[in-house]
Amino acid sequence: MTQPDPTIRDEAVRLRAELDDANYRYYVLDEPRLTDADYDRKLRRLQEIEAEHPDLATPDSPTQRVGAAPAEGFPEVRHAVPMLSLDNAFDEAELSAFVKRIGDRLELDGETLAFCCEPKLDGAAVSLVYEKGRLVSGATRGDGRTGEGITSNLKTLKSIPLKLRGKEWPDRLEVRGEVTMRHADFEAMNDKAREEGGKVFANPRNAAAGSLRQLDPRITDKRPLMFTAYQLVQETMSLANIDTPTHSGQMALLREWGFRTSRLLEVVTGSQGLIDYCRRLGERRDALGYDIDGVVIKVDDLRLQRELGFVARAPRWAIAYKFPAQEETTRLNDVEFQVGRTGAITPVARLEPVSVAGVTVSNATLHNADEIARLGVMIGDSVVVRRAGDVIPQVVRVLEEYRPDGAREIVFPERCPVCDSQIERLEGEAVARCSGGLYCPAQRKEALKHFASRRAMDIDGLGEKLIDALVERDWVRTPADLFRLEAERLAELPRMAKKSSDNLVAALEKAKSTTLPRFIFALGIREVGEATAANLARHFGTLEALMDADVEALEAVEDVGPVVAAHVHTFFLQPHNRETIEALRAQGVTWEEEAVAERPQPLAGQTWVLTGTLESMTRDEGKARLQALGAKVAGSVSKKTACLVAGEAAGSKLTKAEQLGVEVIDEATFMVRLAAWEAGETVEEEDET
Ligand SMILES: NC(=O)c1ccc[n+]([C@@H]2O[C@H](COP(=O)([O-])OP(=O)(O)OC[C@H]3O[C@@H](n4cnc5c(N)ncnc54)[C@H](O)[C@@H]3O)[C@@H](O)[C@H]2O)c1
Ligand SMILES: [Zn+2]
Repeated sequence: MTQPDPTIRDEAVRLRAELDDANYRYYVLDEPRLTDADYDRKLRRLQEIEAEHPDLATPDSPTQRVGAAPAEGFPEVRHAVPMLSLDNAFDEAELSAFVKRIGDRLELDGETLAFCCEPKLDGAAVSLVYEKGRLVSGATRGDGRTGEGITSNLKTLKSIPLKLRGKEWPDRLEVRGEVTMRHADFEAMNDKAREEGGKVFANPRNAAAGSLRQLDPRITDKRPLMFTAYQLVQETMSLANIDTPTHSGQMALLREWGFRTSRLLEVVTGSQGLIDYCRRLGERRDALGYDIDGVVIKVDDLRLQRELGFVARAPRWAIAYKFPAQEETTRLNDVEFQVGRTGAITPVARLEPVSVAGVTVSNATLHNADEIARLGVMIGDSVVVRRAGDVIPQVVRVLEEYRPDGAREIVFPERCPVCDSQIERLEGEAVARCSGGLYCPAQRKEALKHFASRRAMDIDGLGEKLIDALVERDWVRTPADLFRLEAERLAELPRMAKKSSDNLVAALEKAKSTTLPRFIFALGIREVGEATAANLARHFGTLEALMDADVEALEAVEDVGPVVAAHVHTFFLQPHNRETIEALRAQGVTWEEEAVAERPQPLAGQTWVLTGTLESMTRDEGKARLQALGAKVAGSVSKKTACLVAGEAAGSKLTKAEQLGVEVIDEATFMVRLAAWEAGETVEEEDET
């Protein structure tokens, strides 16, 4: 033992203060500032110092304690058997050392011992107490001796049995396990919170711990939490009932009693068995769909576990093999703006490359402008990056205390970085979008797929794969290019025989004669669906009139509100969109102008309702065609309803119409009448008698 010099003493004091603060933020606030990797490094360093200078160790050092004291607002629950932490192994050599240590202590060959291996789920530890098969109490780990009573919250988890299955359970038993959140559920919950301005969590662990410690169980109930059991606490039960002398045997019992346990649990032998398991699980880590931060290894024989016992904060019979951390700190060098296939603009963080969970990360998503504001991030900042599973790496928080002098604000562009079209961001929407639609190379494939689709230009035989191939070869950039394709050239494409090329050219020729509603719909203007396109066509009569309409004129159209009006207006303001339309006309695309005034409106003054599923058209299309005939189309049946069109599986609207004596027609009748009206014929309505 060496005499500690003052700088070491200072370091120990500083580390203790930092770790205490980190524990409070992590366990009480569920809002850590340090990354786990930084925390683990600091704790290791403190352990080293205390091992080398035992006189520097204090009984209240973070190396001696578990978690943090329970927070106020919850009843305190004393654990009959303390809930401990686990010692860590950071590499394979430390695993072998663990096996040797255990063997030495038990005076046997560690390499012959059976170990139970299971994923170390990264969530929040809880304890559940059952009496006579019923859940009576649930608590957090707290500081290991006393936890927070959160029984009502835990009762909202579907994976926690309120009543045990089977019969062979003892009168009183305690089950411990981890509450976690799957990546997909976590992302969905955060996306929703971002949209609604709610609380966004940095990672699933914080989300799980934070959700469990809500004062209102109704909030917990809305959170997608999952409980996985990992321990049956022996000391609290009448052992006479249970004859399973291994940990793995107890896990099988827990499954029978209705608990979820890890399907990846395995019993292996000796250090090579452990190392192989850890390697295999490490390879599967990214594909699991939930966070694990390592492997928990336990001596399987419970008698040997008892013989080994505990040290201050952890059992001797178990160890946690740690995987590389999923969050690391690095520098934000710049932000670039990417355009998605539907025009959404995503700010992408360019990072100082950093290894996160075993992969080098140099880009991460910043989602949108709101997220940048929420994070308060600037270029030059130190940021925490998280990479978990196959979710795109994300910037989860900023270490503001390290902000350099030259830090720059992130400026959202006004024009698309790919095509220079105006970027639109509507009030109340988080996402900004390029308005370049048909013109923007980033959106080309999607725009062409929409253009060619059945309800738009209806180009037979021009499927998604073919469009991908045409764009990738750069044969087609704009919709007008489609009409320049030649059969000979098309036949060069893989899986395109001469016959299908000829057919496609014929289909393109046929598609050139279209209708104004279809053409407007095909342009892919944001939020302009079939019905809106039909309304616009009917209202303005010609494309020119529509293109020249201002926002006010657009808002006068049936079913067009300020949002759609703004989208339409911005679309036609873009010179390249006008050029695209010109080019299509030059290729011979034509339609009949909608005769605005002259067209007969036999249904003027009538209100119609559509219900159930229609076979021959979408409900939107039915609505648009009725509106074109002058009808108003309503969402519910009333005495004023002139006629109800009842498709397949019509429900309450049909009943209501029958009660009110409203005329009801089926799809076949509807089709016949539509065709007649559209042809300008009069329709004989059924006699009321
Ligand atoms: N970022 C921070 O500021 C900060 C602060 C404190 C702690 N931490 C993190 O927490 C870790 C320490 O946490 P800890 O004291 O909970 O110990 P631990 O994470 O090292 O291990 C004990 C815990 O493992 C969990 N566990 C998961 N699967 C298990 C299984 N199959 N069997 C048994 N236990 C299982 C249990 O919840 C148990 O309480 C640190 O290594 C650090 O990564 C981070
Ligand atoms: Zn663009």
